[in-house]
Amino acid sequence: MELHVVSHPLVDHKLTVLRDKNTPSNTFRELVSEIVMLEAYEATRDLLVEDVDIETPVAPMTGKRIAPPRPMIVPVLRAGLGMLDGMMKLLPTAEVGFLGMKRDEETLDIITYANRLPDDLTGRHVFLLDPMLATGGTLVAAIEYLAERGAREITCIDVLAAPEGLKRLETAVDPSINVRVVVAAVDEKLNEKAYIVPGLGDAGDRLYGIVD
Ligand SMILES: O=P(O)(O)OC[C@H]1O[C@H](OP(=O)(O)OP(=O)(O)O)[C@H](O)[C@@H]1O
Ligand SMILES: O=c1cc[nH]c(=O)[nH]1
Ligand SMILES: [Mg+2]
Repeated sequence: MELHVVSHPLVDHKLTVLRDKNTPSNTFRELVSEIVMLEAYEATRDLLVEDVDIETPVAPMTGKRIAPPRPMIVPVLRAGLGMLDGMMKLLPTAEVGFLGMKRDEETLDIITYANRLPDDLTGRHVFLLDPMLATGGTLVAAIEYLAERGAREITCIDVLAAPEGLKRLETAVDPSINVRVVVAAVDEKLNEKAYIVPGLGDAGDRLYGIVD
């Protein structure tokens, strides 16, 4: 597993406002979208390109374009949905699949309640979106789900990660799967309720309100 922590003054500034408990939901949503765009610049660095012949108004030339097959963006509902708009702005030709997963806050078991993905992901570069990598349970389950469908190139874009979750990812994921993790920051630890410290609280609740 390859870890990339995006270190940039814009990301650091936006992240501080995002973490602040007094930041309202509308600002929180905008910041998540802006942060994912900055992260996406790094996260898409390995995308394969191919040559394409075009003509500018001045002369013919050979340019580059993203090579087929189309990349796949997969937000993990709910909180990952907050990252979808920003990611699609940078990768407008990608396809989008959905995975609904929820962490049982008592047992920390992962409940998969929805999926809308192609059966065959062979050869596709998948960008998995979820702002929080806490214990890593959700991300490991999501990666296994994608790998069962043939995905071998998986880039996870998270806003925050805990060291415990990164360690779990490192040991739990099949090494034949090429997993990259791009985060805006790695925080200190998890608390007794498996929340990231200092973190930003429950990302889904801050984006969309408290449902349960
Ligand atoms: O690394 P883990 O310990 O598995 O925790 C991280 C997961 O928890 C949050 O989702 P949550 O279960 O709260 O669902 P939600 O997005 O619907 O709020 C978050 O968006 C991750 O998916
Ligand atoms: O800190 C955390 C941990 C899991 N899920 C969240 O939304 N926040
Ligand atoms: Mg939540």
